[in-house]
Amino acid sequence: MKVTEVVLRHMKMRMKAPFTTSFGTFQDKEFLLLEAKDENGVSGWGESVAFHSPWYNEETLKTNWHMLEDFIIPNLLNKEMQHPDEVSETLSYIRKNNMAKSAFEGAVWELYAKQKGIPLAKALGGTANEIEVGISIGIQDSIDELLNLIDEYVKEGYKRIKVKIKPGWDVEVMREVRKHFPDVALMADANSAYTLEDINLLKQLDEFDLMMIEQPLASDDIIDHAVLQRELITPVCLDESIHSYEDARKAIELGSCKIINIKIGRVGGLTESKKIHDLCQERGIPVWCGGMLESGIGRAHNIALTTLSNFIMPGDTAASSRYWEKDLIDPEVTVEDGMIKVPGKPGLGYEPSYETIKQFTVFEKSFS
Ligand SMILES: O=C(O)CCC(=O)C1=CC=C[C@@H](O)[C@@H]1C(=O)O
Ligand SMILES: [Mg+2]
Repeated sequence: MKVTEVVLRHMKMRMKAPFTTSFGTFQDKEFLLLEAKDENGVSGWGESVAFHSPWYNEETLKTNWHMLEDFIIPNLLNKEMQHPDEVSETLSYIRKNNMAKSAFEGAVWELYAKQKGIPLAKALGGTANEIEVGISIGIQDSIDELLNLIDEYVKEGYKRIKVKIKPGWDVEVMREVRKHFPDVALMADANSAYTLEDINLLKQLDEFDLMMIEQPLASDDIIDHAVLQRELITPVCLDESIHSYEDARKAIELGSCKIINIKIGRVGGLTESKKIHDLCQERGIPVWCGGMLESGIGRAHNIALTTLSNFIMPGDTAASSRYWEKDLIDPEVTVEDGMIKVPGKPGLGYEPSYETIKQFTVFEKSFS
């Protein structure tokens, strides 16, 4: 397998509604799409989940473009590979920049699956033919607006509701949600908005029988999370703190979490995601697949990964229509009663819509 051409596209898509977290609000999603072509002209697709600004981690669309153009693509263009695992091996000399690496690696994984004539899910070792999914709801202007949104998504059948919290929008909000939805599978995502000084406030969340509290403390911490987990009944789930297999191993050793949210871009790609999945399976730590407001290309990668057997909790891979008037893939991702049917065709199983991709492309460059 050899990538003989890469087309890198800077994309800009308008989300249906603003998305607010403990960091702030945005409605335009700018990101990079990577198309990798082999010597037969077959394309594999990857998506960088780096945001336009470094609020989630240190990477941005521009740092990713620089890393891809100046290091990653030159290292891998025309390199003969037997397996996609060789991508992360080749790039191991590059520190961090996981989302940039993941964009290229994801495209190679799809090329590999297409060349084998199998779905990406099967190439990854996945077994599920359909996956359970939940939905993530940003911080709203009022509790009533939040309750209305939850009602809508529960009626659509989503298997789990994720509510963003931050100081001033936490205990009272979750109390109201639990009062109106006593039986819904419910979790909170704090995006590192708290410190150990908030431990008594966070312990109040134990009252609401949450599935988990996601990333309550600093985005580079596993020590304080271990202290917090010992004080909480509710499981802590780590997202931003886990960048690699080694981070996951240390967090599990320390008891920093009882659940891990695997995001392909955050950990550097599908190969590392599989390693983390397997480690968590050995250690009895459930995982689920987080979302980064992806287009259908990234969404399709998330679906394939979620077919692995330890993805036993609903993830954040909602339908394309959750965010996009028109997605970049055909068919779009649809959710029926909280379930997504895993495509059976080779590769991602969703075809890129070149016309729509062109419509949302701000700039593109070909490398060969
Ligand atoms: O992609 C989705 O639908 C979920 C997105 C989502 O919840 C998040 C994306 C990025 C940062 C956070 O706001 C949050 C998360 O941390 O999981
Ligand atoms: Mg999160």
